[in-house]
Amino acid sequence: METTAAATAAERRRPLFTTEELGGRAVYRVQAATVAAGILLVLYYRATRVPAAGEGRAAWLGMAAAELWFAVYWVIAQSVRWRPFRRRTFRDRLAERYEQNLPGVDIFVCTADPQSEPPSLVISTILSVMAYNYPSEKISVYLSDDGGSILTFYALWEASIFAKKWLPFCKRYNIEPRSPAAYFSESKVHHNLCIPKEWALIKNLYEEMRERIDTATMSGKIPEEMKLKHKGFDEWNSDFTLKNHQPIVQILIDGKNRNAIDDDRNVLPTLVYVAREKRPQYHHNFKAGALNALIRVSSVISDSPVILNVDCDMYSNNSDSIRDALCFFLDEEMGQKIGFVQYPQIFNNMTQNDIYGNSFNVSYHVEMCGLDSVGGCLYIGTGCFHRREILCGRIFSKDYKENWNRGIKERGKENINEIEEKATSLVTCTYEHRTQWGNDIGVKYGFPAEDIITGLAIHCRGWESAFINPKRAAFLGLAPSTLAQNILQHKRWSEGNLTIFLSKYCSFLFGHGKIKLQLQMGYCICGLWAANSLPTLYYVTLYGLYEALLSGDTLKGWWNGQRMWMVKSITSYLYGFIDTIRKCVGMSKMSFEVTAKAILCGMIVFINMPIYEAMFLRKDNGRIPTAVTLASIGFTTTAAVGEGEYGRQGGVQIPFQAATVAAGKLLVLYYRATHMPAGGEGRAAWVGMEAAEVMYTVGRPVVCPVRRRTFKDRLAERLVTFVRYNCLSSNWILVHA
Ligand SMILES: O=c1ccn([C@@H]2O[C@H](COP(=O)(O)OP(=O)(O)O[C@H]3O[C@H](CO)[C@@H](O)[C@H](O)[C@H]3O)[C@@H](O)[C@H]2O)c(=O)[nH]1
Ligand SMILES: [Mn+2]
Repeated sequence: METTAAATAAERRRPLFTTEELGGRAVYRVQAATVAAGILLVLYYRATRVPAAGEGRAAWLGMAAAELWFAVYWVIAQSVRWRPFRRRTFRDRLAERYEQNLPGVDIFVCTADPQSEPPSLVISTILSVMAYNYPSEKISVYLSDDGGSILTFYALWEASIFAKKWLPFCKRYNIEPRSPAAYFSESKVHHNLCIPKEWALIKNLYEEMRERIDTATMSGKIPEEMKLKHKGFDEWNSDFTLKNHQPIVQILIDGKNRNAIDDDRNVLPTLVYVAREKRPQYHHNFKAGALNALIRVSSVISDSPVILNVDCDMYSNNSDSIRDALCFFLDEEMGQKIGFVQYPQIFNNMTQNDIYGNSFNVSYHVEMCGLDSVGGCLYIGTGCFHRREILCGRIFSKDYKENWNRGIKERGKENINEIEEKATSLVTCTYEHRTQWGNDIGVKYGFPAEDIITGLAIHCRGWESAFINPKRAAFLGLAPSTLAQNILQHKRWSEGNLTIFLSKYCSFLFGHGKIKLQLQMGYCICGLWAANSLPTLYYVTLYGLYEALLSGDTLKGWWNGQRMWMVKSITSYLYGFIDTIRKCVGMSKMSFEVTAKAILCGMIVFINMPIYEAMFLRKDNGRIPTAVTLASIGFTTTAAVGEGEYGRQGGVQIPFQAATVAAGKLLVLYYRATHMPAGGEGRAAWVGMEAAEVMYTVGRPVVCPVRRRTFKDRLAERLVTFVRYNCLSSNWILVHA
């Protein structure tokens, strides 16, 4: 008897997760030491050789300042690189000890616009999180619709019906991923596991549903007869607009109702649609406002102690993620301190080599693991499990005991309509007035990066966080698919993080005495992204420019040199390098290749491949509009011709060329005239572009005979420069439009 008790106690002590240090640290530290020595030498050099006034001292000091900045930033970045952690969980132990007492989990999904976030995509995410490998009666899914769209509501209603088939199917065959869209797009792999007939049946049902939803989305309205099928549709009366509507809470599946069962007679998860009230005179605080609304709505419906939040494009790719996260919270020894568990944000729509640099591999493999080792990884807005209590402002205390049974109870006398009514009253525009919501309670308002600041506040209240990056990605989502969107996203992030850094929430001030110095530094890695731009710009511009001017170059000559330097680096120098090595190892004999010919143009064309792809091959959103492509070609030809040798001599343009140029010019002007942005959204720049183009159009003489010589290499070179210029400017306009 006693031995069994002792064995159970020992069993209890076996942790639910482990923490391992990442390997290779010794090598890293040696390397870091050499970098540090290098940095010190550079700074020493700057300090001891300041030139006399009038001989470039100002530029020198500027360089020194930029280098000092880089040095400081490098030190900051070391805070997370010294001892990164990796976490592993033991779901089997969790099941052994807690299977009968697992806590409830509320899952929040946010959507904001049925056009850019199509309802069929949103419900695939919803279905994937409803189908977690977890007791359904303990899952409640809430969709916040900031688009206040009947289309999204309709899609969710469809999903609530399809779930009755989809959930049993997922569980019977233990399929992954459980987003129907993702699953059926990989279907060939899984087909054989299931009874083919059943598989085909589910696939058809899914495709029909998707078709109905997409048709409704396309036409912007739903079939009249649908509206009779649920009382929720009545909310959308004729006064209803996106920015001006009453609050809506509709419980589509009430998991506590015994009749809410799937086709295998198992309980279904609760499913709730929420559109908080919107009025033009009240600020809605974007996603932060949506999440806070959901925290309150869920508190009267399911009130689970754990909350997962995901963006609507981030479907669950791993049905065990809830269990992995709970291994942290429920660990008897270490779980007490952990306030949230963050999964990485991984994208599944990246081009093969990720031309926009969207992946955060380094952030996830190094920085987040490093932050984890110094007190807590960041909260990054999606794929994160929180304790409800920490979102509601609780300060960590050793004596606090979480009530994991919270919310798991039979409902009292209240009927579902009363609950909906109560929940609705919590998401009005004025509910938060004169309260701490958005401040000490809930997700914080007033910052474009609401996630980072909220995470920081949680850390400063004494909680730690854990970062987990399982082999099978927990969530997969969509990265920006065009350069313009990518730039816009990074602008919001870098702006959001710098705003935090410059506010009273700067991690050094706000975190002082509350979190470790390394964590304070860790928060600055992203906090200073935006600020890095200035020294970088100064450095790259001035360094070379200063040297070039001193050596007698002209400004334009320096500019050309810059371009050539880049080209040479990856052509001549690379080949030179390879050949030298080949000679060293005896693979080739010395030779003298004659210069000139065409290597260069080909290379320029080659390195700009993504631009040509965007112009001629791509079919997705990243495609450069045909009008812009044609305009660029026309534009470039004009310039090449205009500036070419015969331009100076007054050459004759052959009719064909003249015609293409004219067509190009007309297209440019047409495009400019018809796509004029609104005032304040980049119109001035647009008009400037237009003026320049008009000048190109009218300012070129189309006259005179004499000899004609062309420079095809210049044409190609300018083509590239101008195409690039046009891409940049059109993107600039898109970003500001
Ligand atoms: O008024 C709004 C605006 C956005 N969203 C939702 O917020 C999520 C993120 O918006 P998105 O436009 O996809 O921005 P991303 O840059 O992809 O978002 C990243 O960065 C945000 C902070 O800037 C985090 O909140 C996100 O979780 C993180 O994925 C989406 O589900 C939106 O539907 C709302 O619910 N209401
Ligand atoms: Mn997104």
